[in-house]
Amino acid sequence: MVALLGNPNCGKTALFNRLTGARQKVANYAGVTIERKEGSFTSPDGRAYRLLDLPGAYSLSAHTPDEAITRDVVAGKRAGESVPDVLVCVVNATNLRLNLRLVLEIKRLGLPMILALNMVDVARKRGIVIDEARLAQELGMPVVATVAVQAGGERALVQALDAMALTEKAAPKSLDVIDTVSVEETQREVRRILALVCHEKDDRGNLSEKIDHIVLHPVLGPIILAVLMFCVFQAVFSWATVPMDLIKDGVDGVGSMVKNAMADGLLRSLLVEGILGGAGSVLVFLPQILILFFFILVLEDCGYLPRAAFLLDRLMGGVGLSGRAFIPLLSSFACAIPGIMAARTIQNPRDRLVTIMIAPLMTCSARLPVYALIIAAFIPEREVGGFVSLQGLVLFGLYVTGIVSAMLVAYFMKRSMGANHQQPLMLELPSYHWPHLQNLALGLWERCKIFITRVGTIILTLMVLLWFLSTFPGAPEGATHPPIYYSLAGILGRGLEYIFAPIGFNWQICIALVPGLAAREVAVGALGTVYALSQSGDELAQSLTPIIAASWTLPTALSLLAWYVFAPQCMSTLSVVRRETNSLRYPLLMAGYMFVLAYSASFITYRVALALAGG
Ligand SMILES: Nc1nc2c(ncn2[C@@H]2O[C@H](COP(=O)(O)OP(=O)(O)OP(=O)(O)O)[C@@H](O)[C@H]2O)c(=O)[nH]1
Ligand SMILES: [Mg+2]
Repeated sequence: MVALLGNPNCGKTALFNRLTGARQKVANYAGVTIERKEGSFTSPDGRAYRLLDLPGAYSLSAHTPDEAITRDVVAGKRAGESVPDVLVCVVNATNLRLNLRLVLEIKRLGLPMILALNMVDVARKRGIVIDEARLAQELGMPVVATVAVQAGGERALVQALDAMALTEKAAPKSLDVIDTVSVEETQREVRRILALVCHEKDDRGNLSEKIDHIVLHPVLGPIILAVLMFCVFQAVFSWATVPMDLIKDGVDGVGSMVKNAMADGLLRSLLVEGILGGAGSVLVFLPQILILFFFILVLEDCGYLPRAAFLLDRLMGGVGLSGRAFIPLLSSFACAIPGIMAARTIQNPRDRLVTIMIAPLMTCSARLPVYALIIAAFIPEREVGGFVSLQGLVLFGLYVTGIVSAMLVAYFMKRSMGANHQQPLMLELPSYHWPHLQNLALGLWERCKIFITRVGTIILTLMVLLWFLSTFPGAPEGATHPPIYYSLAGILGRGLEYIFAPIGFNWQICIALVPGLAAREVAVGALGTVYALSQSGDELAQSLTPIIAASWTLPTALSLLAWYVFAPQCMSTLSVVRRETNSLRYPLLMAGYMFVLAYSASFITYRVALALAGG
């Protein structure tokens, strides 16, 4: 077993992916990997290796839960797992001053080690010359240069591994040996070695620093951040129209073909109303999701995110959150689950807990189809001030509402937990680089697969189930409503209507809320099926947008939007909270506070909108 370890953001996962062909997440900020991941590869000599990718750590005296994983693995403290045979210490060749400290610390464990000088491509460009032979001599371990993002950039490392040809198994010294040497002493040793092996041309005109001068500017910085975010939401609507229409036409086309080819009957209804009307209406939102992820991936890869965290640190500090909460919260825009897991990089347990509790208020991508559907149906496709799309603006507003309420909730939670001194934010700012196109394409492809898999599995299954519940037992003699009204789902929906009528939801919406608990975007599919089945007789199947535009009032639509900003909807999030906090109390608390928020927000929205519409 070979383990990769090193400081955060030095390229361990990139190297792991290159060696094993895996596709673990790589991004240009510290704290991407938060769990151990295993893979394997075979060297050209035919030796087989098992490889471990670990979370980055600054030292082995772990401060955060993710660093603790790394410490426990190298110390052989993990249950049922032996100590790695070789440690590959990965360092960022452009920042040896910081990186070598961990190397010296790990060396004291006395395990076989190789030093991988990663990112030598960048180092070379910056005029940093490292004497590898001398470094190897000083450290007493093989030193190899690697470029994790280039094909063949791992070759030297594999040769070094083969050359070690391990036979005996070493036992690590206890972690106590690390504490016997002071940080100052280690730092002195690092400086001594650097003076011997590293020659740096004067590099004052560093491009990253120049960019940071503008991007981190106290006035310009926040403006740039706001404009950037705003543009993302504009793009989500304006770029997506053409591909969305294509998918819609495709789904509709298949629908009419099936309708024409089959006789009216249960099977046809299942195919057209259940599957195409349900799963098909969710599929339409693929382009918007991909556009959102395009921006997230680009920002992740170029190195802007830690800067944004830096800019927002003051703001987040104001509500008692640490700047470290930024990345977990930002990840929650994709999905709250990785966001909640990324909170492991937060040192202070209270900060971590509050971050976990508010993560689901960040607008996850599963809400996007719901928002987009309602916005498309009720917000006119108009431009404000000549170039800003009104629909994009409303979407932006919904995201902002989520963020602002998260900050308020954080503030009150922090207050209720009592005093807590604010810790200064210590974040490494990585160098900027252009996004790797291949990574970007792969990332989008992964997203595409995840979405389509969701549509094809959980959403499809639920739609078929919902279709059954909505079709049986069928309408009685002399029925005045469409059959779904009398079906099991209809009865359930009409029951729930008692609870939700005060906030403007009709029984069709109530039906859709139930499967929406499994995954939010299912609600869109459910509405698709429910309304397809609600249409009387031979009316042509229409797409969902015009149907809801005709059958809901504006107050109902707004109330549903408000509901979706806050509602505790997704069961998987709650179960991850349970796992990460190791208690039942917090998921219950989360579900409770979100339900109350959602109901109150919808109630106020509905009543205010009704009053305005009536007045
Ligand atoms: N130019 C260049 N970029 C690299 C190299 N290796 C990694 N990168 C980039 O460096 C960034 C960090 O890479 P990761 O593999 O995520 O780093 P990590 O060490 O796994 O980080 P954590 O999981 O946060 O500890 C990414 O943007 C990579 O594309 C390299 O050899 N050369
Ligand atoms: Mg990693």
